[in-house]
Amino acid sequence: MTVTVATLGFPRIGPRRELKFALEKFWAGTMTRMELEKTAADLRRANWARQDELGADWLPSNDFSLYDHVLDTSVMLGAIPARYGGERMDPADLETYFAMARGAAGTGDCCGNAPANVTAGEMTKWFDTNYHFIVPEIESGCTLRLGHFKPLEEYREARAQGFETRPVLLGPITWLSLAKGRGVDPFDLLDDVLGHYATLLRLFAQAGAAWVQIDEPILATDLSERQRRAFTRAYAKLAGAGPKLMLTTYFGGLGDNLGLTASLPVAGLHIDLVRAPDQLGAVVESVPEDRLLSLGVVDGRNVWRTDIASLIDRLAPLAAERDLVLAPSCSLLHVPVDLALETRLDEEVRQWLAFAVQKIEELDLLKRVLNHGREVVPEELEVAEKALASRHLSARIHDPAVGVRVAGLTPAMRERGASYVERARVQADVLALPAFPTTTIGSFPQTREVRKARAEYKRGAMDEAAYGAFLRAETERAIRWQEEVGLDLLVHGEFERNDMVQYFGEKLAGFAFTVSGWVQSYGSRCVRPPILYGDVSRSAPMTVDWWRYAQDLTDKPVKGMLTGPVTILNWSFVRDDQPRDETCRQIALAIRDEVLDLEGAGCKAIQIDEAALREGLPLRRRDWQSYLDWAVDCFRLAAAGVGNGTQIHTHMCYSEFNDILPSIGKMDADVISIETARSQMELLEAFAQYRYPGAIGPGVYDIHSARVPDEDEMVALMRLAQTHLRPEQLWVNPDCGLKTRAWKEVKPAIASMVGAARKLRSKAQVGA
Ligand SMILES: CN1c2c(nc(N)[nH]c2=O)NC[C@@H]1CNc1ccc(C(=O)N[C@@H](CCC(=O)N[C@@H](CCC(=O)N[C@@H](CCC(=O)O)C(=O)O)C(=O)O)C(=O)O)cc1
Ligand SMILES: N[C@@H](CCS)C(=O)O
Ligand SMILES: [Zn+2]
Repeated sequence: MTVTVATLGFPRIGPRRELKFALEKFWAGTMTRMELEKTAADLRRANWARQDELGADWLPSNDFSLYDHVLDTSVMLGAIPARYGGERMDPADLETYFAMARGAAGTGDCCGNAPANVTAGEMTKWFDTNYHFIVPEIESGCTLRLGHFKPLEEYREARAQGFETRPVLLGPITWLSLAKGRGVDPFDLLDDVLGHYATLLRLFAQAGAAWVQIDEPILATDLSERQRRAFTRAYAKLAGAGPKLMLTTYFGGLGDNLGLTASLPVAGLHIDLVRAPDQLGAVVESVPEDRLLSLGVVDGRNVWRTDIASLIDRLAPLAAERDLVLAPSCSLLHVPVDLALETRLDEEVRQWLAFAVQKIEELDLLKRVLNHGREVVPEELEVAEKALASRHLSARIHDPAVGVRVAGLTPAMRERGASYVERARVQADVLALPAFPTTTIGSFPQTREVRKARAEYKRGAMDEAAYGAFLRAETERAIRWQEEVGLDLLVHGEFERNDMVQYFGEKLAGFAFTVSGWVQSYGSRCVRPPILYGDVSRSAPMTVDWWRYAQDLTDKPVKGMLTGPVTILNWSFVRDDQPRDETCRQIALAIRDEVLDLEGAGCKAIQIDEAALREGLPLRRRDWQSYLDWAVDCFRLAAAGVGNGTQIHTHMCYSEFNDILPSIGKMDADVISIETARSQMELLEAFAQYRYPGAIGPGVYDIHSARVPDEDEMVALMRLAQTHLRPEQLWVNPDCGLKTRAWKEVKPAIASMVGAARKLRSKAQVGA
């Protein structure tokens, strides 16, 4: 029996974010399409070579994407909405592709070379990760066609370089499940979609591919009867169409979908044994013996070293009986590329970690032991075991004071002093804001100058005094401009922050941070999640000085700006040696201290961003409530210490939370700002139905697009909002922070937004 190693996908941004820089140059017009494609091809070549060298036997192709693999699939199938030119468009056209991803501010009509002035496709979270995909849009009457053969091209490209790969396709049922139908149920197009997949698979067989990896992570979620029937129909059709299929599931166990999955006539099945270690026995029993099993035993979602010794004990009996493929639990897209690039990591913490490259090394080690016995790699095994033991025994992960504080928590600490209605009355007097108050979500453009100054400061080329003076000047400029443009509740601009989570991670005890640990968030945007390895505490105020500095510059109120405990947890690589809720309570206490210090300094409105609360929702509904209960409790613990006159704001971006509104209500925030611009205020209907009591700022400006919306567009969106909510509930704001935008976009957009609010106010008065 033989054990082999597969990777299901490798980070596509490159070890030094080469793709990010190339894309941004291309968009800025300083790089040609050929140069961009060369960078992309170089990255693919390097990734194949690297994985091959590291010992992977099954290399993926088509795991690369210029922006997003879900968008690639939509374009491949010709699901191009009419606003980008629809069926008239060539799916291989890069202008159209990027217009769908980012919107376009062009003047063309989409049929010529210049793109039209169009909004981007809706963007949302990929399952429970911090990766965002472009939601497939299927319009009524649209005819799908196989128009772009990128998967085939990349397979051939690898082959020409001597790499035999297993191409990766996003499975048809997951694609359809993630799609939004406009006047049509996406599943009505099932047979068309299957026809195109079958054609593609035949082409793969002709090109020489023996296997195709077909990703169906939707199998780790609750499925409707329609989805289940679609699976049966789909794989009956696709299994015989060409190459063998490795049906790949991840982000959780198969649970009640196991019977269905086992019945599908595919040649191989990949399962996630990190999120669902206990499913192995049931899978082995249910799945026919001739099926090749691929076991996701190394965590593709976290950065800790694998417990190799336990895995050997667990897998050896099975490996003696049947061929096995060992793999990361999911694509390595969600972890940084290479630990070797970390020049500043503390040595003790470093030995506890494995990034994408090291994870393939771990798999290779496991493979060698299972194929040839422990004797062939004794030193490597000893190093792995020592490193693991060092983490478990380290004094650095425990802080008794934190344990005492968490043990002393009381329910009263999670309660505000009065109901929302009473608080709103007091806050109206304290803040004295107009109707339809305007504000922004916190960050202003992180311009090249801001990033450059920080990079120089970090390198030691700028001293602390000069860097501080630079940041103060930026902040002052932002305050002056906000006064001029007429915003009501101001922000300091977050210029001092590299990232809203990383910034706090760097200030709190219990976190380590990387220099090159980038992970793609969307398109060219990356994040460097902090590594939460030990008990969390705050030793000194983290944001008060910046707030005070900004507030001293103006008579208008300035919001205090914090990242909430659940978001810090969900956007960090979190320790796996204690339950997440326990870790979250530690963070909540640290944020609570900060909230109280801000209030003590005189801050009247404090925003605690919980942008990631929704994405942390377990994929299975039966697990939701317990997550929501502790997540909401942690938010309340962070927020509820303040007096009734202090207005607590929260913000959530890219959230689909119709189905969790009772929990959003229980957070008991005074004001919540949410994404809605790309989805035409769809979400507000649910808020209205639920009779959400508090104030809401539905985003009227899609900040992820370079396109500048005009005043009338924003007035129209707010009018839509008013069909769902009472005017006194409504705030006017963008749908997220403005850090990714340029001032030349922000200034006119916010001026229009303030103009829109004024129009609404005057109309409201006329109406009265
Ligand atoms: C709100 N969002 C966030 C998510 N997750 C987070 N952890 N943070 C978020 O804000 N998830 C959901 C959304 C996703 N949205 C975004 C939006 C924007 C970005 C983004 O802009 N990322 C930046 C990197 C940010 C950062 O950490 N910057 C550092 C380092 C800057 C840098 O690259 N420096 C260069 C030198 C620069 C120079 O000399 O000019 C270097 O080090 O080489 C900083 O500012 O200090 C990005 O560039 O992608 C991400 C998610
Ligand atoms: N305050 C943050 C929230 C982003 S989700 C910002 O404005 O960037
Ligand atoms: Zn946001």
